[in-house]
Amino acid sequence: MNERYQGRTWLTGDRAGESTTDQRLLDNRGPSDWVHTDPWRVLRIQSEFVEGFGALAELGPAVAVFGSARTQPDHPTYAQAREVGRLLARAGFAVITGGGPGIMEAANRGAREGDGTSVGLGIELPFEQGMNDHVDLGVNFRYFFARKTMFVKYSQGFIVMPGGFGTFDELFEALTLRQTRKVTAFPLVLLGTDYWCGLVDWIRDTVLEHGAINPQDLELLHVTDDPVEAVQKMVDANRDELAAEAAAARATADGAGRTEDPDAGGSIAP
Ligand SMILES: C/C(=C\CNc1ncnc2c1ncn2[C@@H]1O[C@H](COP(=O)(O)O)[C@@H](O)[C@H]1O)CO
Repeated sequence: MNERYQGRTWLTGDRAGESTTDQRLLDNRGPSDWVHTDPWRVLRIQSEFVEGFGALAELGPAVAVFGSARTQPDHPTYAQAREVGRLLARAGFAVITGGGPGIMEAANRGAREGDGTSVGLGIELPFEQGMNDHVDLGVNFRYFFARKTMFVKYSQGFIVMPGGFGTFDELFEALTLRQTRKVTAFPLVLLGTDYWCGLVDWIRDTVLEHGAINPQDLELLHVTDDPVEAVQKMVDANRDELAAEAAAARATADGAGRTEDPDAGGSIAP
């Protein structure tokens, strides 16, 4: 009976008779379908994590802004997201979005206007439109789960604006991570009381009533209409990180003989 190891996998019978990985590698006229199999896919997934970690490692304090890809530039929510991006940047945060249109574009635009770092974590979609024009640091992902890890790992809080299923997915992922204490001290702000009150009421009146969450879980969400209040929540939860980042920026500027912007690093003055 045929039997052999393939890496750490033990094969017997017909499976052991199949060509080995290095045979396939060295035989340039051999079958090529193996490159589309799951074991190979793992390397591609791994490369997304490696690239994401590499690109974002030195980002500094950051806040992710989520919301609808469909919001048009003439909609009041677009202007509000732009203001959020600008205030976050002025407070010393990098702004991370999905890099797409709508609210993402508005927040990236505001971040750039506030002289902050504007980050886009794009996703390959069948109807993809590419990265918006206001992204300074963009990383594109094939896999939602790799991209989601980057949002959570490199953000110190989320501001969630009106949106659809994609936005709900991002909100509930963060909410679950907070509830299960996989992330701590991670403020979650819902901006837009009219838009979000139906959901928050349902969570309180139905989900809590049903016993599916604890009363203290409700405290994980903060709802407001005020961009300044939303950004202040992020500042309050991240004072030490912002101060350290501002000190590092001052040291770099001093070294280069420049004077650092006194507004940067923890202030949210308009
Ligand atoms: C639908 C359209 C473009 C899609 N392009 C996207 N690019 C990047 N990120 C996206 C895109 N669409 C959704 N997302 C992510 O989900 C959230 C928005 O989803 P929603 O269903 O629109 O609320 C957003 O925060 C992104 O992270 C062009 O019309």
